[in-house]
Amino acid sequence: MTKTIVVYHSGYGHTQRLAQFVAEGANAELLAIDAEGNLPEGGWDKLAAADAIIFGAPTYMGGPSWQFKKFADASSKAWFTRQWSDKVFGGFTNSASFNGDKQNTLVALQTLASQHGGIWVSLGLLPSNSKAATRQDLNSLGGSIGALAQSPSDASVDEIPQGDLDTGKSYGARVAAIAAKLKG
Ligand SMILES: Cc1cc2nc3c(=O)[nH]c(=O)nc-3n(C[C@H](O)[C@H](O)[C@H](O)COP(=O)(O)O)c2cc1C
Repeated sequence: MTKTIVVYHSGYGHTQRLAQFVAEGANAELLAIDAEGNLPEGGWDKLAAADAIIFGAPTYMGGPSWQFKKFADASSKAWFTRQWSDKVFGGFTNSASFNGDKQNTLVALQTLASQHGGIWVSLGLLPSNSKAATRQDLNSLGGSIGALAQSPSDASVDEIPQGDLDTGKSYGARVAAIAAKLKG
C-alpha cells in the first residue's frame, strides 16, 4: 500500500478546497502548512515516510505564497540527507486570474521536487479548449506540469469551477497510481 501526502498552504481556503479534491483522488492524507509557514507536530516524519508527496500553494504575486516558500526552505534539512530522493512528486496551484502567472508556481514546485531528487508526475490530460469546452470540463485551463484551478477573486470556496476541482482529483489519482506502479 502506497502512502501519499498532500502538503499545502492556503491563505483563504480556496487552495485548501482544491487540496481536498487532489487528496480524495490520491487517497492521500492532507498536511496543512499554517499561517506562519509551519507544519503540525509530526509533519516532517509523515513526509519522510511517504511514497508520494503532492505540493500545493496558491499563486501570490506570481509565485508560491511565502508560507509555502518557508516550508520549501525548511525542507533543506531533508535535502541534505536525501530523505525524499526517488519519491514520486506532483503539484497544484490556484489563483484568481485565468493565467495569473500560475505556471511560475508550478515550475517552482517541480523544481523543489527535482532538488530533492524526486520523480515528477505531469498532469497527463489533454486540454479542453474547443468551442464547445466549458469550465466544467477537465483541464479547461490547459495545464501540463500539474493541476491548475482558477477561483474568481470574489468567489467563495464553494464557487470554484467544478472542472478545476475534478482536474485536481484526476491528477491526485494519477500521482498515486504511478507511485503504486513504481513501488511494485
Ligand atoms: C497577496 C496576494 C497575491 C496574489 N497574487 C495573485 C497573482 O499573482 N495572480 C493571481 O491570479 N491571483 C493572485 N491572488 C489571488 C489569489 O491567488 C486567489 O485569491 C486565491 O484563490 C487565493 O487562494 P487561497 O484562498 O488558498 O489563499 C493574490 C492574492 C493575494 C492575497
